[in-house]
Amino acid sequence: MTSLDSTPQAVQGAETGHSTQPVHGTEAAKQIPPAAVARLTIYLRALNTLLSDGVERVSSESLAEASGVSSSTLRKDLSYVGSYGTRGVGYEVQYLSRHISAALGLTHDWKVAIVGAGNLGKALARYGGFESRGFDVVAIFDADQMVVGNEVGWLRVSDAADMEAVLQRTGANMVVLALPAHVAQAVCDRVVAAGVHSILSFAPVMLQVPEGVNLRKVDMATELQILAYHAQRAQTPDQTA
Ligand SMILES: NC(=O)c1ccc[n+]([C@@H]2O[C@H](COP(=O)([O-])OP(=O)(O)OC[C@H]3O[C@@H](n4cnc5c(N)ncnc54)[C@H](O)[C@@H]3O)[C@@H](O)[C@H]2O)c1
Repeated sequence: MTSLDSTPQAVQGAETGHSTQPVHGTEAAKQIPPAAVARLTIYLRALNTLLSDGVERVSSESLAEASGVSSSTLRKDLSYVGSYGTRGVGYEVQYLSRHISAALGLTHDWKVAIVGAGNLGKALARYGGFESRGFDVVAIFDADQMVVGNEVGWLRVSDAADMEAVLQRTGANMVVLALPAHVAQAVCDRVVAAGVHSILSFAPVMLQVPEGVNLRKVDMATELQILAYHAQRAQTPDQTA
């Protein structure tokens, strides 16, 4: 239930609460503040880079610096997953990586289906970086019969009319909505009724989901507006000085 391709910008969005709808559901979501969840994904990425470089231990200062946060923020965030490290010794990289992955639910087998095979849906389906982070894109749907059957990456676009059957057959447990706003709620309802309770929506519309369904909304336009606001403030001389 978190933005998994978290950049420092995404973390700012999570902190300001502008880019997300409320998160319902999982234990982790109830216990760890959303901004901390977003930062945990950044620590995980930094830890995995250290792992691939063969680094076995890391100090909180080094991990904090690699993640772009203060040491105290890092320590507080890691306390949510119950991992404190050892004074003077630091954190064991592999252990901490596994621990954060488990807390974020990344040890599960996530199978992602994309609904909408337009510009965005196709770009997401072709992106090769999800699999290495534990997300297997297993299906892509569209309602346009001119698009159904087309190849996108190694997938073939399925007919949205068959969505329930294909979701079941592929075992998809996450759905990405890359659809026009006016159809998003109806499709979202079908996805929920089909038993998929983790949904990431790019559609520029507020969606309603029942309790127990995790819904995240990606809104790049809002993020750009926030950036514009900060850029403008940085250019405006401080009137109070
Ligand atoms: N949040 C963001 O940052 C962000 C960025 C880009 C686009 N978007 C939004 O993402 C959505 C997709 O954008 P796009 O550029 O790919 O649009 P697009 O028009 O290229 O693609 C939309 C696709 O959805 C399909 N579709 C329509 N109704 C459908 C249905 N009921 N079931 C299945 N498929 C259906 C269409 O046939 C089309 O192929 C839009 O709502 C857009 O506003 C959001």
